[in-house]
Parts: sequence; structure tokens; C-alpha cells
Amino acid sequence: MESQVMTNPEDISKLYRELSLFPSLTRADVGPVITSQYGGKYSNIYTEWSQRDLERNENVKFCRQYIVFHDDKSVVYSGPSGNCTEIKGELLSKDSPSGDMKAVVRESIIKGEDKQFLEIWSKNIKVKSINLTALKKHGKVYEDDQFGCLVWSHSETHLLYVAERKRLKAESFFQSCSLADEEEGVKMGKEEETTKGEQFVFYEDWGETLVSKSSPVLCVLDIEGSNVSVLEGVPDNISPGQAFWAPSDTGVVFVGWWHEPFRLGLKYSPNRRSSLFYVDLTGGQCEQLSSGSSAVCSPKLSPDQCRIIYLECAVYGPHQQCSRLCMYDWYTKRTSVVVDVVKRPREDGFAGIYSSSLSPLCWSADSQRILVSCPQGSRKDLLLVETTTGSVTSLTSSEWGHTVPCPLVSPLTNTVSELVGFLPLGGSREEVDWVVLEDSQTQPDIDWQILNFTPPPEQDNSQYRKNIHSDSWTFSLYLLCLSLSGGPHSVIVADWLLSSSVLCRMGFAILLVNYRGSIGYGQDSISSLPGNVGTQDVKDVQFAVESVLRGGAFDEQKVAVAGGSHGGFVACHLIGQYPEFYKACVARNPVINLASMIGSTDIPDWCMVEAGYNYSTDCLPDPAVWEQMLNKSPIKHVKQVKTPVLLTLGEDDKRVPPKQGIEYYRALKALQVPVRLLWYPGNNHSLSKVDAESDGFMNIALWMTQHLSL
Ligand SMILES: CC(=O)N[C@@H](C)C(=O)N[C@@H](C)C(=O)O
Repeated sequence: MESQVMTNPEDISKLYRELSLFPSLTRADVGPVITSQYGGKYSNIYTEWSQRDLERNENVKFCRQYIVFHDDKSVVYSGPSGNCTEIKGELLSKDSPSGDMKAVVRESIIKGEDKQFLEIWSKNIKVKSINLTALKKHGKVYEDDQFGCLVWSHSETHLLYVAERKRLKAESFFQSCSLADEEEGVKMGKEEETTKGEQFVFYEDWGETLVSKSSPVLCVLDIEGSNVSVLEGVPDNISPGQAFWAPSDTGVVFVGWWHEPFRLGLKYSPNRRSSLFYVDLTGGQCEQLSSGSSAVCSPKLSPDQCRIIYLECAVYGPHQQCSRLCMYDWYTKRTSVVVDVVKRPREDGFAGIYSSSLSPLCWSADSQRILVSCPQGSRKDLLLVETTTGSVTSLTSSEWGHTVPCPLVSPLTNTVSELVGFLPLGGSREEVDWVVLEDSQTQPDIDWQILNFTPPPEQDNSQYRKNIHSDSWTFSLYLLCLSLSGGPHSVIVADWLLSSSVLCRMGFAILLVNYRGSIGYGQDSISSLPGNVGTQDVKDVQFAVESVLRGGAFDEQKVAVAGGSHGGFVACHLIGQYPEFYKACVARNPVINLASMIGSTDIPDWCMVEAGYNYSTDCLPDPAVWEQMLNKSPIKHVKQVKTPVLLTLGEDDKRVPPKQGIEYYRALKALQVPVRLLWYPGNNHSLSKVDAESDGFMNIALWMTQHLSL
């Protein structure tokens, strides 16, 4: 078979540059309905996007707005209002419910120092700019998705946000401060409370991507008086986040994560013990609103302010699981399960809810239905849930029925195009009439399909027997490159993926495999993997690859494998367990040895659970458990490896510390297997900084062309 793959680095980088121009949507807000002076009704849609800027070596953020005229049933006219504008320095921003004002948390470097400001904009004027850093009421404002929020009170007089608890300035016992300095401080009114002997105290953090976040506090700005206060009443053993104003602004509702006896990583880990809480603003009393024996997230108040919808799953166990959609009634104080865990996909195709974040716009305007965006198998879906009956319908799949009431504009995007549609009125069986806001740009020469495989009987998992399939999708061209999902409880959905697209345009065919254990296929599929990692996942992938190769479209001598994290774990297993099969391997921050990882990762529970054990915070090292962990790890098979390996490691990875990759590197070096290690300072687990990502891609592409002898 003659190779038609692009091999020239100049051509490859040109292609990468071209495709990296596609932005991805990061936020979409729908403003209130406005009636124009001519009686027409319209809403503004605000969107934020992120785009790689290779010249500036950063991801740039920009916004684009649209205007949508409607008649309460359908879109009459829609179009962009103005051009894109780059957003700089904004950490958080939020329009007030009436749309009259906007709040912005901004970071600015002044005389070399980072300062944070809270700004209030009204019409065309910045009416307030409060220097939060100078106020010294708290540390840095949280801008992350885990804890962070910026919420207007219903009255539009107060703002709620989360920040790091204020720490006293730590000094050495031997600090000498000159009298002149002290006098100067007093004169300037700048004396700062200090504490001695605390300079080197260790502060736990919440792990990967949340490294400087330790003790969050809830903060309230009284806009009129420009006064910031830190809310009291939150229990000391709880870290609060995802907060919002309770009905009538009487207090604040938030998610509280227990941080005793110690904090564990939260990223990709919605399985941490947590509860809904309410703290009363007048008395400072704190009430627990959910059981406290589960993990909850993403509470959202209904527009009629009567109910709170949120997601719930079990504590520990697989990190991502099928969620329960729960509802708390503010007035009866009763909680109900609206959608329960789904063990196997239902006859109509519904496979359960897999999400750790509900959209801020998830409620329909009639406070009866919830929109949930989540994978169903290897497709992204938008589900509509009837809260009174728990019925679920897909808004994107034509096979499902549609029952949805009430006008609500809800943006749905597929990265390079945006859609807007109205939910039909109550009881109607009409379908949503989607209107394209911005034309999508299709990729030439890329073709894809979803393939389903049923594992052969000998690879069946007796406990979770039938109906477990591994789906995959492939771009069908000339040579086969295998790319694996991580987690292991995550999923690759049919979506825009930069690196896969460039590889396809270079001439590779990519097979992206969702092995059993991936989310989106029912809880049974997830539960089938813990205890079987290194065998079930590995065999599933090998089965999928061999099935595709049997079709005869690809050269069996030119198959490469790539994966990150647990995907890297599977990739390194494959080259150890099938030594002649793969001609090149690439692993991003791979898990190499569960036994050595448990002592250094931010998620030690993950190592235990995936090796097949229950986790508790007081479990002590046990030689039998360590032996099992080692037996299930890729390092166990390293002596068989012949495939050249490219390792890409992030120096600041807290999830799978780079020492894991180094352990493999040393073993391969000792065995004289070709290995190349790329070390990215300032990068964490995702290696997603623009220079790391682009350099990583070029090296991966060239590693493959070199070792597949193209
Ligand atoms: C829960 C978790 O983070 N597991 C890691 C070992 C992992 O595989 N992460 C995936 C999601 C990744 O691609 O980084």
C-alpha cells in the first residue's frame, strides 16, 4: 500500500496553523426579552469563544453578540450585532437579571503587581471600580468552574462571589523591620497584621488545576455602599462554592465540600462528599439541605424561585458515574429524584445523565422542565427533562418523541456553528425549530462514522454481561492511528478535535475507541471496569482495532497508538501485551504504575478503586494491594515492549505526576527501546498551553511518520 501521508514538517505545521484557527464556544447567555418601540420582541445573545493564537502563544478570549427577534413561538429574525471583540483581563462577568447592569471581576497588573477589581457597568459607563486587593477582606477571587461564581441578588443591589480566605502576612521570627518602615506604614494607614512562624506552613489545595485554592469563602458586595463582607456561618470543615441567592435574597445557597480529614483532587472528580447548604444572612445560621452522604453539584434555582435542581452521585467509586437529577422544593423542604441512575440504556435509547455541570439556563421559563447537555453513547445530546414526571426526551435525536412547552431561547453549539431554537409550548408535540446563528465551516476530506462492537463471549464480563458495547468512530483514510479516551470513565464524542482533524488531513485514519467503562452507556458499563483495568479495557481496544483491520482497508504493519492519562495507561499496556503489533506509541502523562502513583497523586482513591478496592481516607499501605496495583499496571509488561515510545509530560501535573512517565522512560532506556521524552514546564495534566499543545502535536505527528516509515 503506497503511503499518501504528509511528512514534510513545513506542510504539517501549515496545516496545524490553518486548523487551529477554529475557535470553540465557552459560554452563551440569553438576555431578557425586550419589547422594541415598534412592539417587536427580541433577546440579545452573548457568546464567548476561545481561540489559539500561535503568534502570541496564548489562548485568546473574544465575544460575539447576536440579536434574535421572535414572536414567543419561533425566531423571526436573527443575526450578529457587530463584530467579535477580544476580552482581556476579565476573570468573571455577569449581566444583571434585568439586563441593565453588568458586573466584571478584572485582573490588572499595576506597577508589576496583580490587582483585582470588581466593576459595575451601567449603560455606557463604568459606575464603580472597587479595588478588592486593596480592601484586604479576602485573597484572590475564584474564577474556576468548580467553586467560582459571580451572582447578582434578585434585587440587583448585591453581588455574591467566592474568594480565598484572607491569610495573615507571615513573617520570620527574625524579621527586622526598621522603625522608619513602621512609621511609614502607620502614616500611610497601611499597617498590616502579621503572624510569626507561619511562613512555611503547608496549605492543602484542591489538586489539579485548583492548586492555589485551599479555603474558599463566600463574599458579598453591597453595591451602593461599596462594602465587601465575608459571610459567616459556613462550618469550618466545609469549603463552599457554586453559590447563588436564595429566594427573596434571605440568604445564600451553596455546595459545601467536606475537607476533613484532608482534601482530594476535585477536577474530573464529582464523587467527593458534598451537600447543599443554606446560610441565612441575618442570623448567620447554616442549614444542610441534602443528605450529606452523597456527592452533589451544580444547583440551579427555578425562575419561579420555588425549586432547586441539582446533580447527585455516590461518594468515591468510579470518578465519573451516571448522575441522579434531584430536585429540592424550597417551601416543602422535600427532595425528589427526577431522573435516577440508568444501569443499561433504555429501549428508547436514553442511557442516563452524565454531567457534572448544569447550564445556568437549564430551567425552562415555566419552571417545569430542565435542559441537560450530556453524552449518549458517543454523541453529544441535548435532553429535555419534565420535572413532574421525570420523562426525558432528546432534542437532537429525531428518533425520540418531543413534548416540550413554553418559550425559551436556548443556544446549542457544535463548535463552529451555533443554533438557537424555541421550545414548543406546553403539551405540544412540535419539534424544536432550530435556527443557525452562524454558519458552520465543514472540513473537506474528512469522513467519519460510528462503529459498534460487542466483545466476544470470552471477553464478556460475567457480572455485567450482555449489551455492553464499545463504540468507536473512525475517519476512513489510509493508515491507522489509534487514539484512546482517558478517565477511564470519560468518553470521546463525535466533536471537533484539532489534533485528530490535522492527522486526518495529513492522511492518517484515526480510530477513537470508547472501551467498556466509558460514560454515556449506562452505569453497568462504568461499573464493569474497576478491578479489570489493564485487561478489559486493553482487550476491548485490541478487539476494536483487529475488527477494523479485518476489513482490509489498512496496512497492518502501520498501526500506531496514542493516549493520555488512563488512555496512556491503555496505550502502554497495548505495546507491552501485543509487542509486535504497534509500530509507534505516544503517551501524554500516562499512568504507568498504580502502586507508585497512589502516594503522589491528588486522587489516591482513584488508584485503589480502579485496582478493584474500596477506598477510605484512613487506609494504610498494604503489600497485597500494592502487588495487585503493580500487576495491573503497564510497567509490569515493560520487558516485552519493542515499540518506540514518545512521552509528553507536564512538569506541574498533580493528577498523574510526571514521575510516572519518568519511571517508564528509565525502564525503556534500560531495555534499549527507542524513547523520547518531552518535558513541558508550566503545564499541568492537560498539556493545553498553546506552545505545549502545538509543539506536542508536531512531535507526535513526526514520531508517527518516522516510526511508521512513511
Ligand atoms: C479521574 C482522572 O482524572 N483520571 C485520570 C487518570 C485520567 O485518565 N484523566 C483523563 C480524563 C484525561 O484525559 O486527562
